[in-house]
Amino acid sequence: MALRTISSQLAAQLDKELMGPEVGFTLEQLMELAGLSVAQAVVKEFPYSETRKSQVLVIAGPGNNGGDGLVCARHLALSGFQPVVYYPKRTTKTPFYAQLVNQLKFFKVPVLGAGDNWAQYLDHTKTLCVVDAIFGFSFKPPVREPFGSILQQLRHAQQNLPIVSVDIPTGWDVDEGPADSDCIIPSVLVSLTVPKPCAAKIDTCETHHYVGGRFIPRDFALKYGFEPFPYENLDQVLRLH
Ligand SMILES: NC(=O)C1=CN([C@@H]2O[C@H](COP(=O)(O)OP(=O)(O)OC[C@H]3O[C@@H](n4cnc5c(N)ncnc54)[C@H](OP(=O)(O)O)[C@@H]3O)[C@@H](O)[C@H]2O)[C@@H](O)CC1
Ligand SMILES: [K+]
Repeated sequence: MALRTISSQLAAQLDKELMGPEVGFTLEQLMELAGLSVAQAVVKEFPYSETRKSQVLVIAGPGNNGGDGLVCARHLALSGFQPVVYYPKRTTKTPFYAQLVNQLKFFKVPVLGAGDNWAQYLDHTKTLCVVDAIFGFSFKPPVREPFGSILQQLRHAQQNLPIVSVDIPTGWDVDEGPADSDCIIPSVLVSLTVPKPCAAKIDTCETHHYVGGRFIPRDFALKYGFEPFPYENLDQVLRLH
């Protein structure tokens, strides 16, 4: 079956409508479900076991994609994993992000900032995977620092260390896909609500694809031009391939 996708522009419009006066979701609600979805995809891909490594590096960017990563880290901690968060550029536009960081501290999850030695966690003998929550559907190339250097280090690490990308593989053009051969290649992509066109450019031999962010009714999906996804039971993610 053809992959159902919507453009970055339509995704932003859908987001706005969900949080508009008629529907009335808050960003906090949607982000909680989005982060929970990503955590569930990690658990499905790398089931927790007492005898294997359980450290997960979550890299959070400055926007809502980063917020999804902060929520995901909390759910991973609840599921027995040992997340470490690298959050180099923090926004003060709303107090909500600082609250998410406080919740991580409450769960004893380390939150590293600019200047901290985050790259030590790229050691694949100790870390199970990296959650790429750097940029989502509002990314506009070219990438600015410090994120260019972070992506370069992820590219080097990805041979041995799987990357789980939230919504968009960071650095990819949301509608066109990977801009050049230097882009990261995630092992797992978790599209939120509905895949964006770049998801059609993944190589399905290299990248497992999930959809998550299960927060819209059937008629709303159809209005935005896609068939709803057949999630099972209360699952927050559905593996597409
Ligand atoms: N309904 C859904 O599906 C839901 C989706 N959700 C999630 O929200 C995500 C979209 O979030 P978003 O709109 O906040 O944008 P996002 O992609 O995080 O990036 C914006 C930030 O990046 C920055 N920035 C941009 N380009 C840059 C560059 N080249 N180099 C450096 N920086 C750059 C930009 O900075 P600015 O340009 O403003 O200075 C700004 O700070 C979406 O993908 C999904 O994960 C859920 O949380 C809720 C429900
Ligand atoms: K991402």
